[in-house]
Amino acid sequence: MRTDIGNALGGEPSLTRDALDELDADVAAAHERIADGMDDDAFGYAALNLPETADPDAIRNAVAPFADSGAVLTVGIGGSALGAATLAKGLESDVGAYFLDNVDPEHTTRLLDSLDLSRTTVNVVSNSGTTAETLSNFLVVREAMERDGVDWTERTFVTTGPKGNLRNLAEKHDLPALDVPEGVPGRFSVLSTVGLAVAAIQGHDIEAVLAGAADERDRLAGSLYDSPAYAYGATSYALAERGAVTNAFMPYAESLETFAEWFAQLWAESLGKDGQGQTPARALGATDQHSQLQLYRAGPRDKLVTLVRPTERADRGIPETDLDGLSYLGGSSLGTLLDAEFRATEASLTAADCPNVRIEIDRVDERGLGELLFGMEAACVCYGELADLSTFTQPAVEWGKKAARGLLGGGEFEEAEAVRGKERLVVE
Ligand SMILES: O=P(O)(O)OC[C@H]1O[C@H](O)[C@H](O)[C@@H](O)[C@@H]1O
Repeated sequence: MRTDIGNALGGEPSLTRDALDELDADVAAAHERIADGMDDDAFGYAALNLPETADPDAIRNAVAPFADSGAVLTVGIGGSALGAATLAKGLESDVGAYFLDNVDPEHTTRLLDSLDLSRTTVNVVSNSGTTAETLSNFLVVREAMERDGVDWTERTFVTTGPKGNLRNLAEKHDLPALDVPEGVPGRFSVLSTVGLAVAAIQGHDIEAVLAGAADERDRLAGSLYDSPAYAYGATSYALAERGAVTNAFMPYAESLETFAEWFAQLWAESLGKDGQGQTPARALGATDQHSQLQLYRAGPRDKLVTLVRPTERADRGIPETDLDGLSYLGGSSLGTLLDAEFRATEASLTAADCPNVRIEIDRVDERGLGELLFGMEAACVCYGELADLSTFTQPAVEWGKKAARGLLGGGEFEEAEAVRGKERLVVE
């Protein structure tokens, strides 16, 4: 992964090279704390050790009984779905990957009706083993399999923590079970069993994902100028401190569209605390050049735009045409056009003094994704250290979970009372 922060300097909000140089001493201290956390396998920091501690053989063995799958359906939410979805969307496979990460009944019904459940492997993922959305969806999937005459115990495996309803279910029905590694929060779990099992079923080279991540880990260093991940984390932090409270994350590759969703969870849930944080906005180049770019260039000066691209991709030529005015396209290629769009957006933002960062990988393949996933995780942890945040917790999300459980009659929660007390001012 390469991070070019040149265009983040000198815009508005204003960040100078001198200010970054000054921040570098804090990056060195942050790196020391991160390295100590990794050495101790401390909660959260343990995720940065996954390039070594993940066991690809164990993952492959666990999913070996499902080698005949036509599709794999992951039932999970948040960090228990987005990592696997990012890899699935990023890489091509004949085995379709589907995700139930919402409890929208219409969507669930449509998806289940469209799948041949007799050839679908169900991957139920929940670290806590108690998440209402995931367990509800699983009960629905199980019923649909029974209805279609499929023995769900033959087609289901679970990925979960040591305790909880899901662990009990796996034991009761003797289902293959993978462990969520200790100390790894969901949004940092893509390089573990949580993210890699689906990739293994889809036939992807999960060792290469881990090797890419390990490369990025080896480049963590005591200066932001020596580490692409810290360069991004520190620059984002410094800009946020100066008013760039939005981070528009804009990959130029369809295959990275879900990556932007994964990034949004990572950035929002990790850094949105104590009145701090940077709101992630999801965009896709070149499509959103024709919509959101208007705001990014000409709207409030409160943004960093993160432009991401692979430098190599399979290309496709644009046929020659004798149509007047289009001859400049003929003989070119879609990839050349997309790269021109990328550079045009970068220039357009820079000309309007809008801070932007360029992040590149060689290709969207296993290795490239491993680099990018680890790089963004380390960037996020670095930002959290610089801002003195508790990066690995999510009390605001937990609040909402308790309120919902209380409303459903799942226990006494004071949060549910707050829901009942909602003020109304309805206009009809
Ligand atoms: O894996 P689970 O325990 O089911 O949790 C799924 C998700 O639940 C919560 O919303 C957490 O804030 C997320 O970080 C987590 O990924």
